[in-house]
Amino acid sequence: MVKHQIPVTPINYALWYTYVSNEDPTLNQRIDEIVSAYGMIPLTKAEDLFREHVSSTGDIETALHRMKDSFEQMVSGIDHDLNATLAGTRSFSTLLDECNRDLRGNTTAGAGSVDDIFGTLDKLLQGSTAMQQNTSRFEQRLSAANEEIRRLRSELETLRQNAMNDELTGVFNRRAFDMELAQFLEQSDRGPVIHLALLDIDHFKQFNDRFGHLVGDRVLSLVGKQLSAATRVGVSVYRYGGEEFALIFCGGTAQQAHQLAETLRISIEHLVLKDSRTGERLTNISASIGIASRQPGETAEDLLSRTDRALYAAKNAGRNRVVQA
Ligand SMILES: Nc1nc2c(ncn2[C@@H]2O[C@H](COP(=O)(O)OP(=O)(O)OP(=O)(O)O)[C@@H](O)[C@H]2O)c(=O)[nH]1
Repeated sequence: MVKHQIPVTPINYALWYTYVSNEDPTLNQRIDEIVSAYGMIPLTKAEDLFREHVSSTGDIETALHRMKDSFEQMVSGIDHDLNATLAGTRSFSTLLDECNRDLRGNTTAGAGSVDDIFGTLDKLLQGSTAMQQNTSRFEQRLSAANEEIRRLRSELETLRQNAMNDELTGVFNRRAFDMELAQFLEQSDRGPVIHLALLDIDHFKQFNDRFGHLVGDRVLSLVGKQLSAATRVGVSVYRYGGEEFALIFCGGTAQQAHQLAETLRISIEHLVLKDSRTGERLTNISASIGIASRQPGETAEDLLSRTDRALYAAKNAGRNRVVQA
């Protein structure tokens, strides 16, 4: 791992262990391909390999399952104690009625014996002590549950912060993009040249305005799926924010990167948005793309700003086109 500058994360460690033990020749072949293309294993490729070859449920899903189990256990514990407390409350209420009847009986039939009254009071004392224990057990259970809920919330927050996937579009998110771009640039000028593309859906606001926000979401998800299909060794796709996607092409010439961006633009142009109930064709979708090849020594910020300017030029030139910086 050190030789290939692969960070020792739990996922990379699991991949490397499976690689060294040669348990899955297909995984080994894919790792070899990736290392030969990138000179390392990029974060999102490691995540994909882990899901496909080691565990179909990634780290986050495993943690979510664990949280769900813990939550179910907590709810069933509360339910059990609540039922016990309610049963205790009911029997205490019956006891109160009984004692009431005893005391009334004693007073209406005369003064009643002191021993009888003592007997009733003892019964009452026993019942109320049991009731107190019962409710205090339930209070303890509730306070433990509060603690547990707070712990689960903070675990969920950490999971959300560490997530690399964008739920709506299925591609990697901005956090994954930032980390992976930094990882590529860290290789500085030793690794293959990278080309950055920013893709922005044209007139996206109109989808929301004309058909509603949910249809806007469907457009994002359709474009995400279309771009995901292009993911392979050398190509990574991310949601950059809102209606904007980022793609990193690793290796190859600027012309090849431009050609790939053009192919993606055409594939989006062929998407048709239909009414999910009637199947009626609503409208087409198109996107503008700015693309730039990283210059030796260029920072992420400068590369992003050149790519963004190319995207702006694509929009200004009439949209639905690729402009190279
Ligand atoms: N449905 C939906 N809308 C979003 C989401 N994220 C951002 N938007 C909306 O996307 C719209 C982006 O609009 P603009 O950047 O103005 O794009 P535009 O002017 O329509 O189109 P261009 O000029 O071609 O870029 C805004 O109205 C945002 O509210 C999302 O996750 N779902």
